[in-house]
Amino acid sequence: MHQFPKDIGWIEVICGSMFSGKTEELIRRVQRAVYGKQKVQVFKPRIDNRYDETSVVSHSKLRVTSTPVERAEEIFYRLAPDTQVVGIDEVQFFGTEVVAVVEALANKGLRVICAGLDQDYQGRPFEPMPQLMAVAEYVTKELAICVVCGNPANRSQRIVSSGERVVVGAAGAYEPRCRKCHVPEPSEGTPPQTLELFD
Ligand SMILES: Nc1ncnc2c1ncn2[C@@H]1O[C@H](COP(=O)(O)OP(=O)(O)O)[C@@H](O)[C@H]1O
Ligand SMILES: Cc1cn([C@H]2C[C@H](O)[C@@H](COP(=O)(O)O)O2)c(=O)[nH]c1=O
Ligand SMILES: [Zn+2]
Repeated sequence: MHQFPKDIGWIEVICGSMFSGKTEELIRRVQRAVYGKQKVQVFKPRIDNRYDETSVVSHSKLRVTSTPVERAEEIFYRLAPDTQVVGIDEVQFFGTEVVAVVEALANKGLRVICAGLDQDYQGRPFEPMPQLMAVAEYVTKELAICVVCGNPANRSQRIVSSGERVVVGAAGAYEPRCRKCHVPEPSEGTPPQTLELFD
């Protein structure tokens, strides 16, 4: 990846649609930091209790231990004095207050890796992601595969009926779709395909 600077902190943002691999990439980066003998702490918003109350878990079942927090500022109180790398998953669930928290950590010299949805189910920018992307040193955008047509997918189709912006869920509530197949209003899900591998 990048040639990281020494002696200063920085912010990395991993964004994209649901199922695009944001959490897998976050776990990969924190795992490599652990191999590098760095002291790492991972946080997530407590509201994300989808697969586990405490661990961060990807749709493919990779997992890493984390500390769930109610509000972004709580990260300061939970931070160990020797922590060098902070990972934050589902960062879109924190308000814009998370931007100041992440900046303060980076200014203190920490590497901060944030993963989150850049668009809501209607395809609108999901605050605070635009603000985080603006102040980050590194931004990576992941893409899933559209379940309707097989093209790269940058949107998350809601397939349960709700007009609330925040509805925690996974498969059964959302599916990844490309811009051609996505519709901003909740709609019926695509029949699941069986995974067929050829030899
Ligand atoms: N349509 C899809 N496109 C891509 N990956 C998918 C799809 N459906 C399920 N997956 C699974 O989701 C995994 C990514 O999970 P995860 O890292 O939790 O994504 P995100 O955090 O972006 O929602 C993929 O490696 C794959 O196993
Ligand atoms: C599009 C959209 C998603 N959510 C929720 C659904 C999930 O709980 C998370 C995203 O998880 P992932 O790791 O990216 O798969 O966000 C929401 O509340 N509102 C939305 O518009
Ligand atoms: Zn499509």
